[in-house]
Amino acid sequence: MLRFVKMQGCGNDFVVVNGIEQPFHPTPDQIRRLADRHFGVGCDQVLAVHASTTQGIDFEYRIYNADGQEVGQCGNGSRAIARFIYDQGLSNSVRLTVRTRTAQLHLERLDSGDVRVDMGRPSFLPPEIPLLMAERSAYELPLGDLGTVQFGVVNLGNPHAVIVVESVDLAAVGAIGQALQQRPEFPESVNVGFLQVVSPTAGRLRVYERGAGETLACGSGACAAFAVARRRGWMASSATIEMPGGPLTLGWQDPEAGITLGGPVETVFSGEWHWDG
Ligand SMILES: N[C@@H](CCC[C@H](N)C(=O)O)C(=O)O
Repeated sequence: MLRFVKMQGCGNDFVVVNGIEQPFHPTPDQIRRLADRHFGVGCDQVLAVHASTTQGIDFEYRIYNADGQEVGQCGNGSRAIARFIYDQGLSNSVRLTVRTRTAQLHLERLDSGDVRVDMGRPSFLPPEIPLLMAERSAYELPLGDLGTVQFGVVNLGNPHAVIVVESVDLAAVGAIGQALQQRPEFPESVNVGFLQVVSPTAGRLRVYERGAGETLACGSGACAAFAVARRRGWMASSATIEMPGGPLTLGWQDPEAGITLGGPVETVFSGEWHWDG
């Protein structure tokens, strides 16, 4: 029996597990069954909070995509984890530091009750994405019948490619997303964002996530799109990015500082799942 809480942030939905009060070391197959929308609970990602033994780190935070793979970053998930930590009475500190497999995140509870996360500094360097191409300001790859796509790349603890489009409504998100993910130039696959810049403070974004397909929102994807747009001078230091599931707020005041991500997050229900039921 596994106790869990179902949460969502702008429709990016999670099964969240307290790995401190119950053992949780899932196999990829168990994650896939839990995340299945017909045979399981259903979610884009499974998240788990564990105790930390490292000074300066309040909690360890594990992230599993719906396909069963553990990954290193989930921006919306980190905001859900903070809310979960407060709701479960694990801490009431306004500021929390959590560590994932690849990133350290600083979370802050705002007066409104929302949680803002400092996602750290983005990296644009190909080896850090990882992307097996020489460094340049914009990249290009042929995708067969889909034509050639131009994109920027960012790592925020996980890999992102960002394609700037005229209209997100017309973008071939699934087809291009899948094709780019399969390119050998991305040895760890990639999350693919389609960004429409509306104004210096507003954008629209759809993301085809690695291990989950198109989601209603992607926090690290929003940060990645904002980072690419900001670097090219198209966006101001604060902006709102509208995703199919709702708006996320982004800030990046100083290139040496981290990108901040804010937005709503809520608990939907809690339950018990029968691993072998
Ligand atoms: N939804 C997430 C990102 C989850 C992980 C991603 N699919 C990956 O494989 O890196 C977010 O809000 O950042």
